[in-house]
Amino acid sequence: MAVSLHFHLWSGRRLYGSATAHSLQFRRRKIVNIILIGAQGSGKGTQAERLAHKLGIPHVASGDLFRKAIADKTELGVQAKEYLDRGELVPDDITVAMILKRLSAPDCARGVLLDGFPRTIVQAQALDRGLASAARSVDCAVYLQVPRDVLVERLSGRYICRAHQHPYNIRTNPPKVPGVCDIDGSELYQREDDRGEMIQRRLDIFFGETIHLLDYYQQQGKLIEIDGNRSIEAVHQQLYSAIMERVGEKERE
Ligand SMILES: Nc1ncnc2c1ncn2[C@@H]1O[C@H](COP(=O)(O)OP(=O)(O)O)[C@@H](O)[C@H]1O
Repeated sequence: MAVSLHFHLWSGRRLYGSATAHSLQFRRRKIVNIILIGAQGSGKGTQAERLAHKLGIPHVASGDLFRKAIADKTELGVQAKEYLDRGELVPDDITVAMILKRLSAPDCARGVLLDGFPRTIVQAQALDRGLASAARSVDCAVYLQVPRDVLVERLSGRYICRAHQHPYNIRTNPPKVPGVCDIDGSELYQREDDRGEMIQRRLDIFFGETIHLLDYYQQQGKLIEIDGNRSIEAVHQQLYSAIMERVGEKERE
């Protein structure tokens, strides 16, 4: 698959141009491209939200992009819906094209936190090629390790806000008002694929296929493994310091 990625460098220059008026600090900030790898219910979305905010880079979640495309009834949404309904992976070519298009948007010029992508070696290789075409690369791939029985427990209690996909768990991370998002007040709902045998099917895909990404990034010296079976805050602290150590940057203000 010949994939090329054309970041909007002119907008990057314009961004640099406008940033030179502020301070050289902006220039010193490295572009940070981070991948979060984890099974369903591992806390990828919860941790990604916090981390992206702290690092000042966009949180790009492949599942959210698919769900929005389905809700908007776009051509991508029509293509992807049957796979999501079956809890299967959307074909690599469709997924890669969607993500590389999203990464070429100006807001990703300073880096990106990828959640749920890549999930296959083909996707990982396409991402590496796409980033390389813009003289960028993955800085680190973080694996959130959580035992399978804990994942099933978490997924059965997962609720998500209708407006912005803020994740909750009725047992471990409940909203202040049942059924209502603390942040934007929208209704919380349980995803179709967080029910019954769909949970097991998606976990089988993760532990049968996506798990091979760990070797892929380990061989590149980019893998960070984090114990995800602790409190949200404890995981966040370990995750953030591990990434800062790897990227060698001070926390953005
Ligand atoms: N990188 C990907 N490749 C293929 N399909 C994907 C990818 N990311 C998400 N999907 C599809 O979107 C669905 C929802 O993804 P997501 O919201 O990340 O939930 P989960 O982490 O529980 O799988 C997946 O079950 C799959 O059908």
